[in-house]
Amino acid sequence: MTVKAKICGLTDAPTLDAAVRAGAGYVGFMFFPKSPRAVRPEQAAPLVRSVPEQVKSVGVFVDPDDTMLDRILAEVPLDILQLHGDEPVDRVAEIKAKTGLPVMKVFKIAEAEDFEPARRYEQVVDYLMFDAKPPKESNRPGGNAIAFDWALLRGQSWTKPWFLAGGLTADNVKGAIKLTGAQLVDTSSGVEDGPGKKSPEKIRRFLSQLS
Ligand SMILES: O=C(O)c1ccccc1N[C@@H]1O[C@H](COP(=O)(O)O)[C@@H](O)[C@H]1O
Repeated sequence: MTVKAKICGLTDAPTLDAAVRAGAGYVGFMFFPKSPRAVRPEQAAPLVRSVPEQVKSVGVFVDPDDTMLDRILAEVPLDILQLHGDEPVDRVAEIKAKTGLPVMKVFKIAEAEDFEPARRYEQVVDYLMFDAKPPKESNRPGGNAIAFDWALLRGQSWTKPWFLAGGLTADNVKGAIKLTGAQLVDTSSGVEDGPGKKSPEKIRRFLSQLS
């Protein structure tokens, strides 16, 4: 199976186009206001509407309440919801039932025991994502360009498709795939020239490493 990538934190048509044309399987839009990659619903809506059917549009949320989900989903036709906060398993199930959309729950990893909570969510979610634990001083739970010790994933098996995330770049993604066996990878900071400034060239380079 070919490894598929999600290019996350897209904010404009040229970089979305670069990701789609270079073969991204998933594109991500950030609905966390403190993120340098945050998009407003009216900004995201035309971008998501332009995405071809075979590419899935993922909305990234951090502990969203129902009002926020209702407001954004009324405007933006997302395919998948990525939950990157501290959402308990029953809230994840509630969001999935309420929206009717596939959900991806993110687990922040620094040591082996950080995988344990994922076992409680496996039956509820459609996708898992493993990202690095954010540094204490960060004001966001993801998008920190930090990788965790990928060797921690060795020997683990999961009943749902899972993404490897955190600090992936064109220079390290091949090694990360080889070490972990990931079939799905995700990047945001690694294809930027600065926080929130996606680079079409870096997106193309990243995706070229997967074929
Ligand atoms: O990018 C952000 O600002 C962000 C904010 C809040 C939650 C998640 C966020 N980013 C996601 O984190 C992973 C890994 O990012 P990176 O490649 O290490 O920059 C990815 O899914 C980002 O979209």
